[in-house]
Amino acid sequence: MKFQADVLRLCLVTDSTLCGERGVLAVVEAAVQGDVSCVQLREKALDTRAFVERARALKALLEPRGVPLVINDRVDVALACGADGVHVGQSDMPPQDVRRLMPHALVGLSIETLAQLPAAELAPVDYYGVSPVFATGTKPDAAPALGLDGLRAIRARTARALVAIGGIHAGNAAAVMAAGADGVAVVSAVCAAPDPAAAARLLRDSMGRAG
Ligand SMILES: Cc1ncc(COP(=O)(O)OP(=O)(O)O)c(N)n1
Ligand SMILES: Cc1nc(C(=O)O)sc1CCOP(=O)(O)O
Ligand SMILES: [Mg+2]
Repeated sequence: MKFQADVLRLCLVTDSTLCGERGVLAVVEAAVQGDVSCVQLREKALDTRAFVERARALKALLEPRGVPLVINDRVDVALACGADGVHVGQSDMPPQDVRRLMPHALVGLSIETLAQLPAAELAPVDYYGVSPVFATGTKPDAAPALGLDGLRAIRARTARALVAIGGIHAGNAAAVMAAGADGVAVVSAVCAAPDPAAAARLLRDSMGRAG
């Protein structure tokens, strides 16, 4: 993998509703000032053309700043905009196909239960999204929360990088890292914050520096 080890440390996953009138691009720009290490563009309602347009604009914003762009779910959109990676879940395109289509990309796969791990270990991915660690209102169809014990159990059974997601904020991010995560992914803690740059900075500081 050509990506730096700490690229997954603080991932912003976008939500255009929570970004509100400020818009996704402005919120992402502020979050990058607050030192997010990676951005995942997650669009569940846009049509394909609008998704590609937003992805291209985001790529143009992030590339000069050295921040990788990951596209949620859609390999076609990732290819069209020249994204650095793709994140897929258990019902999305199989990771083997993602890897074949994007051999050099950063590929993430969601893990919602310990039972999903054996098959995941055979998949050609770079990291697991451990999801959700805590209850979240941001994704209504999220699986039951794993808790820190669930995260620890997955940590004990894989050497792969783990990005924890779901209900994470500056008040619990350090505990998530202590439970074995290599990084955290957040939506509302940054997208819904009045000052996304300050919110991202607070998260970074609360997690401590990479060891
Ligand atoms: C880092 C990270 N982890 C998990 C997810 C969830 O992906 P998925 O299960 O495909 O659900 P949707 O995001 O598509 O609703 C994620 N996006 N990012
Ligand atoms: C995008 C996403 N995926 C999840 C999963 O469990 O798979 S939870 C989630 C949203 C997390 O939002 P917040 O940081 O606001 O809790
Ligand atoms: Mg998905």
